[in-house]
Amino acid sequence: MKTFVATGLAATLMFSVALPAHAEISQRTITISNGVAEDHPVGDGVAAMTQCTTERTDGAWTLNAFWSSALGDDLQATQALRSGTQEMVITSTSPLVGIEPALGVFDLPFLFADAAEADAILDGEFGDYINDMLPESNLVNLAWWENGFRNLTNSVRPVETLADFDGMRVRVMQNNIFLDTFQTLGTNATPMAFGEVFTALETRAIDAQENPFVTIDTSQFYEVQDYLSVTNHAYTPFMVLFSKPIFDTYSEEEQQILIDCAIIGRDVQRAASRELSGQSLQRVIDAGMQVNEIADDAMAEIRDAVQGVYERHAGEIGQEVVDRMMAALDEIRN
Ligand SMILES: O=C(O)[C@H](O)[C@@H](O)[C@H](O)CO
Repeated sequence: MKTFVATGLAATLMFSVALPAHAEISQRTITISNGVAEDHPVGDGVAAMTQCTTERTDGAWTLNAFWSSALGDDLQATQALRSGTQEMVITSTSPLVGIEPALGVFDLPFLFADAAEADAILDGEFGDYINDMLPESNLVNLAWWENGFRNLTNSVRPVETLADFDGMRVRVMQNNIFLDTFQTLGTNATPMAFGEVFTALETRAIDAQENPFVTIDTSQFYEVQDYLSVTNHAYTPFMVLFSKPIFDTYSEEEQQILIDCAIIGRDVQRAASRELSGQSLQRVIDAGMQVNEIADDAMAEIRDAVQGVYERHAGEIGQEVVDRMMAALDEIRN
């Protein structure tokens, strides 16, 4: 896939300039499923990808995006891709560990120090290493987009110390590493699909959830949550997944357009995510949420408390996967 990308890009540039295009481009309608709302930065990415595919195919392709889990949650949509009944989904990695356990490496708490590390890992050899595992599950990852650093919101109390997590009923993604992390922090953690979170918070079936600022804002969680504690406890990537059974029916030129345009969408989406993040934090404060940072010593205690999660889950993720991630991070940090 990587070699294909490099040579393809050069070919594409030459191609679009020199040769009569589109001998191998068919009229197509591509359905894209999203769990987040359209005004999430994923919306900017999809708009950029749509513009790119329209240009590269002279309007032969239509991208139909659905938002707020209208076509089912991340896992349901991904299963539809695997069976070849839907083209695309932009999904978190976490709910898909049942399909590819190696994806669990991204759920390890406090793994990335900042967005630059995440980009370097995802757009580098490690990102390709994971991408190369997915065709076996009938999936193709076109590019890595950003969900982001996750923070806890709740309707009980500000979380300033490890003890403040105690007994809180927290929703986590359908993922046993997140479940373990939040149980280890002393909460009563419940796995739940994203589309059910707002109502569960509103009806007080749960007290808390955790997501990046832009999602807390664009999913209006500030309407049903009082406190936001800046934990930055994990970074979740989004994958731009395409159905392999459908991908394999596309011409090489069409496959290249999908990848090129997903990468163009990636850069727009990440930039929008980082720009909106600060604005979203201010917006939820203006909407009445009480935001607290956590002091360094208290944060050190929280980090120490969940270190055991690495050891407990290395086996199911794959020891080699964890070792390669740590080696790649070492390389970046030294
Ligand atoms: O909390 C979650 O479930 C994720 O962070 C969401 O972004 C989800 O993928 C949206 O489909």
